[in-house]
Amino acid sequence: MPQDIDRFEDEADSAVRTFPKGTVIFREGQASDVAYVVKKGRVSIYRVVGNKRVRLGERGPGEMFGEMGVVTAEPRASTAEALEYVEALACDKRLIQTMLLKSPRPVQLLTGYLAERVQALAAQVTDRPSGDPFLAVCRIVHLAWQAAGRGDKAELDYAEVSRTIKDIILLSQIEIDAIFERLKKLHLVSVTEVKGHFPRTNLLGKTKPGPSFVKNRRLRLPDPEKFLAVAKNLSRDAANAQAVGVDLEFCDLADFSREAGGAPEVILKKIGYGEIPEKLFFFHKSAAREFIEAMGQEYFKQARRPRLTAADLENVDDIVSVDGATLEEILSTMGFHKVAVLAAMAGEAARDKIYKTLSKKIAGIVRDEASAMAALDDDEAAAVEQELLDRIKAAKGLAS
Ligand SMILES: Nc1ncnc2c1ncn2[C@@H]1O[C@@H]2COP(=O)(O)O[C@H]2[C@H]1O
Repeated sequence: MPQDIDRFEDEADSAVRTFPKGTVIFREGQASDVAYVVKKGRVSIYRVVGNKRVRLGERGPGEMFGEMGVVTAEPRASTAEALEYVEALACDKRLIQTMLLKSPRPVQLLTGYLAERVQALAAQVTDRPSGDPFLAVCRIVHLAWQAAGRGDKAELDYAEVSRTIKDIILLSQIEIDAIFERLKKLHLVSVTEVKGHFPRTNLLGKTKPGPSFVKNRRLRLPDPEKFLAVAKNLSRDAANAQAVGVDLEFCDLADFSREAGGAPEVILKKIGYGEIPEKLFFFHKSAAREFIEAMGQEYFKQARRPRLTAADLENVDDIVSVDGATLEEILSTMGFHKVAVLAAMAGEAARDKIYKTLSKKIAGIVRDEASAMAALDDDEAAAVEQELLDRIKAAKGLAS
């Protein structure tokens, strides 16, 4: 409908705005002062619910978005993001209202009615029954406190309460931490840190306690009788609702693994192997600084590969962690061809280890055979790799 754009463009208060790909044009909850007509590119309309993006729709050339907030004077019901480079005409609230006022009264009524209906529908896209994560967290903490007993020594385990909260209302650890931080500042909860120490090995091989880190936290409710009443008052306060709002689009390792359906250890390995793009991961800045300071920069210069257990062996590349004697014993009984297949499929470090484990002469034969292989037969390679792993697992010399 390009002629519709022209009509808006003719009006004095509309102006072309450009948004690079990925720009959030406006966020849910923000004040609505302009509507946009897309000239170029596509815009995604979505809500963030329980750390997931729920797509409501897309807008392309000739289509309008952000009109509902302008018509109903309510805050933005959803977020708009440029899916590609976008050029859009920003139409001032007054312009839309003037145009509406020029239209017949039934059309005005119908427009307002339809906008309210769509807003109400968008609001139903939620998995947070209370719509107020702050109060929901307080309710769970209060229940957990009551279940823990009322004695002077009653305490809650921070990690355990966080897990319970996440099971019930699908918040991320970052959001839960932000809520507890706020409760702490208001003296509604007290948090004590349980410290642990990283082991540090000196030049003589002796292990001593190294820098400390926070192993766990314990929670207490100083005034359990008043806790919920105060929390309810706070959540009623609109300013507080702003203050407890945190960016829902971040998730921690536990959330990521839950969403992806893989155990956190596997996700960590995949990050280590570069199988998950590193740009997906963020550090909490002040916590990261604290950790770096505690450990000292030397700690980060080298990664100590933990000794693998049998269960950790996944592919031929893991043989870099297998002791030389075990590997030598196994390779010597597998035959040149199979060892050549392993060398051909292995990464550089594992291939070097194979050649170093063999005698010079045999390494030469295997190397020739491996480089003569035009293409690896996938089935054969998988079978040989499995045989190697099974043999290593069965052999002694590997922690289990
Ligand atoms: N279900 C939907 N499909 C497409 N667009 C929508 C949908 N719900 C809301 N929008 C648009 O997204 C905008 C969000 O800000 P507004 O509420 O001002 O106006 C809204 C509409 O323009």
